[in-house]
Amino acid sequence: MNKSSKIFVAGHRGLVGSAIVKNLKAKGYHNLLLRSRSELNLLDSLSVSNFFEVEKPEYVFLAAAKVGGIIANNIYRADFIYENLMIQNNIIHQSYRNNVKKLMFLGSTCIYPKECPQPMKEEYLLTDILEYTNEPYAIAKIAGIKMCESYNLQYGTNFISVMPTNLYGPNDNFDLEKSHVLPALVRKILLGKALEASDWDFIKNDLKKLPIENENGSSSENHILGVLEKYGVSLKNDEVTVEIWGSGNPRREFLWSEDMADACVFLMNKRDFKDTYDNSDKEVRNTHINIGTGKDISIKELALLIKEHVGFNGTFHFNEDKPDGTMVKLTDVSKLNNMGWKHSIEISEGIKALCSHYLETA
Ligand SMILES: NC(=O)C1=CN([C@@H]2O[C@H](COP(=O)(O)OP(=O)(O)OC[C@H]3O[C@@H](n4cnc5c(N)ncnc54)[C@H](OP(=O)(O)O)[C@@H]3O)[C@@H](O)[C@H]2O)C=CC1
Ligand SMILES: C[C@H]1O[C@H](OP(=O)(O)OP(=O)(O)OC[C@H]2O[C@@H](n3cnc4c(=O)[nH]c(N)nc43)[C@H](O)[C@@H]2O)[C@@H](O)[C@@H](O)C1=O
Repeated sequence: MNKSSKIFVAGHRGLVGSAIVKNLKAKGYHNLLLRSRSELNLLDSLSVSNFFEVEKPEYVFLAAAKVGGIIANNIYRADFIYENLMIQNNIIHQSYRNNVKKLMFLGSTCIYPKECPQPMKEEYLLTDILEYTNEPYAIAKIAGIKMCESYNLQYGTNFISVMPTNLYGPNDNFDLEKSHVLPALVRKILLGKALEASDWDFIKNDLKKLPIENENGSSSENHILGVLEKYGVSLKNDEVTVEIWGSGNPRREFLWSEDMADACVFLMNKRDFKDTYDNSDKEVRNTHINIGTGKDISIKELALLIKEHVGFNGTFHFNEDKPDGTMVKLTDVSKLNNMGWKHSIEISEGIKALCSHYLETA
């Protein structure tokens, strides 16, 4: 990319898209093409086709997707497979038709088998069955990788795929039912701390963002306690308890979204499809690359780190009626590290930054 290249960032208001825009602008890329969902619905093939024909982007970051945590993936299974396939099919196909110079497709490490050898290398793709809770989403992401590979092989395009680990950062989704674990735990533990301190102003302000069933318009403390309990923050015998889904034993690897964006821009400039396989390969597979830190932590350890940072004194209830999902998914990031990129924000620093971000934007 050069500084005046026309770059389409699809999903620019999201966690990763907004970080990619920030990274590109900071590096002097000034010809960015951005469209909100109301301006361009990426599910609508005709609108996407018209957009590409008129705008002719040169580079595309495909960071738009239907995204959510373990329960959202498990419940809205049809939406996750349909919307992700549609968005990526529309953008990848139009990028081919309109001679986009390079496209980056963002997948996810949930493409790897449920019981994958650890750490997960790129070549472990499609070697065993997937985790059930996010199988429809993972299948869409695998289709995205294969679509990029297939267009490259048949039509000579230059579409690359990156597989990020679990991400978090500014513009994260803090919805307590649909979000990923890190923003959910930050919010629940901050609410738990506020409840300990009887900080009703903080709690009432925070709850304005929840879809509360408030039939009688009541804002009494009892009503609020009922709402908090529904979302996993409860007060009993003067002790506050925060609910953690599952056993607390699953391990996850977390990457700060601005590091993720930096890796994307780095790879967009450094990696072409032709670099991803050997010319002697009869079968071209596993051309994607992992993005992560190569370090993981259990959900229980994560909750304890947040608890310590926030100064919450209550207890955790591990609700094993909620799914654990994959028990361990640590990425092998040696390919990326060997290319010269490494993450900069460790989890303890990232937790502090995410808490500050939440409090500033709450
Ligand atoms: N968050 C994570 O932990 C991980 C994310 N990823 C992948 O990274 C990518 C970015 O995810 P993330 O930033 O977290 O997701 P977000 O949900 O934060 O952002 C997704 C963006 O896509 C947009 N979008 C979704 N559907 C449409 C549509 N029909 N038309 C137009 N825009 C649409 C959203 O618009 P709007 O703002 O209007 O909703 C939003 O801006 C995705 O491919 C995701 O699968 C991979 C691994 C982990
Ligand atoms: C990025 C990745 O994200 C999803 O997979 P996931 O890693 O399982 O997602 P998660 O962040 O929601 O959960 C991680 C772990 O944490 C536990 N957990 C505890 N307490 C809360 C909690 O309060 N909320 C959530 N969401 N999880 C909780 C939860 O039970 C699980 O054991 C994919 O569907 C797919 O979208 C994908 O690719």
